Amino acid sequence: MTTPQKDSKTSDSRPPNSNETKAREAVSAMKGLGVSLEVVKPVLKKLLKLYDWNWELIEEDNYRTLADAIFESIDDRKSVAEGSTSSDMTAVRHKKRRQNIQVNDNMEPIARVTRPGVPLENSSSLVQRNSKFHKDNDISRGTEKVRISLIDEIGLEPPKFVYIPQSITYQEAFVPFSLARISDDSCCLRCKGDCLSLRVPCACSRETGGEFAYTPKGLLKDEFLSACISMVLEPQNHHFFYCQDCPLEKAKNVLNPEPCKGHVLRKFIKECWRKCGCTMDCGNRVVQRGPTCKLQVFSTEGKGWGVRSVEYLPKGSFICEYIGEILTNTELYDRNKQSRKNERHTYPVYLDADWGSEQVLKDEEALCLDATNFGNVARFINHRCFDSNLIEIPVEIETPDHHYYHIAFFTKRDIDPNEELTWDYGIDFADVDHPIKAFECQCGSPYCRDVKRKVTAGRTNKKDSRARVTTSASSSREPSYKQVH
Ligand SMILES: C[S@@+](CC[C@H](N)C(=O)[O-])C[C@H]1O[C@@H](n2cnc3c(N)ncnc32)[C@H](O)[C@@H]1O
Repeated sequence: MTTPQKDSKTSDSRPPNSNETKAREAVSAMKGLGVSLEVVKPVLKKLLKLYDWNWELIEEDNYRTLADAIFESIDDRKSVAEGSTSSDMTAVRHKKRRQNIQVNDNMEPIARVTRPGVPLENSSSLVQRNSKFHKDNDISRGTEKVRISLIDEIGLEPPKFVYIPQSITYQEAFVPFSLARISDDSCCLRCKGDCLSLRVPCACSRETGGEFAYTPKGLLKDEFLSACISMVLEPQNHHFFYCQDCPLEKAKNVLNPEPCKGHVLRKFIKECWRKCGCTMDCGNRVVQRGPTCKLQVFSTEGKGWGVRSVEYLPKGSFICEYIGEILTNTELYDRNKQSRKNERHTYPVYLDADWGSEQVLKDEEALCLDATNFGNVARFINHRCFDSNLIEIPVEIETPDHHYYHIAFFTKRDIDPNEELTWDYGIDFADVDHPIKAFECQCGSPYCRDVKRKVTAGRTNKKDSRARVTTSASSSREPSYKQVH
């Protein structure tokens, strides 16, 4: 996101094409809200005139003023059609805002009324105008280091869940964290400061082949990221584990489970932790420090809530962890049995990266994360088949025992401001035996695997040839994590 200028200069003092760049950024931000260039252009022009080309006022709070004005202009057009004069009110509101701008001797604006970082409640807000639009300044209730806002532009039901920044066991899950489980030679007792600055990487890099997974800027190294992406996109080229008694198959059919379909052997990141001598600023502690980018939960068309980043994110950035209640598979199975049809647990993710390494897994060791009732921002990340912009990577932090581990989301490529963040849930849309029915996929990917939906859509649009692509993509994407839907 463009940083507001501190001295509120007018257009005259900007470099010649600065206005053009800013206008392009504004149009792109509005495009993210589904507003076309034709609609944005006249409103933006009017606002710039009204605010004496003070871009700060237009850009603040992620272009809220502009969004406000656009929706007001749409309302106005409706009102004119209905014979009322709400446009007068709109002009008064913007005039009032302008009157609050302090000006210098040349009548140039010198200070902004709303300071950067002002809480959303205090700023002009699209959602405040209409009580049916829900908004929240920070859904994490201060439990994260950064605020996670929520904005609704279509009148969605507010989400019902409790925000937790770290996963917590519900009851039966066996998740033992103890110093005794970490052997002295699998941590870095003697390190000091930042392990990434060592000439010879410490023991904590062993899991990632003797090199740390992160760069000094806190991004995932390209090579490591590419290897992880390949494991998800081309699992047939990687090693599979087969359980003798697969918890996933048991969840589908307890009495007569099918043989294990295999779980791909995933790459893990291992972060330094409590037994290590390095500091909390050590470059090998990224996921455990929690999200640092500006995330926003927003209303999507057809997929409920979704998540976007309001700022640009480079490839390999850590976004957030998938947080929820840690359940045993049996507990999840019981929950699903008890819930009524429309209250299904649609937010669990299996922690299956280690299931096949033991012949028979004890019930309390086959774990999953259920974010239905307790979770973090990740519970709002929607699915996209195949070409999602996020990847989920297992991370070992507190325990070398991979029955429990963290699932961390990283960007697969550079991300533009306001682009929706998505991950591939690994759903097999053709799996009719799945205990919970999959949703009708609206991901919009040319590689969408929801063949049935494509076939139905194809009946109304025979030119849609994507179903063919879908089939081939589907056969090469055997998920290692399965999200239950
Ligand atoms: C983990 S939640 C994601 C957040 C969810 N959209 C919400 O409003 O809370 C998963 C649910 O989101 C919806 N969803 C996610 N991705 C979707 C997609 N590509 N197409 C349609 N619905 C989707 C489905 O209802 C799914 O059961």
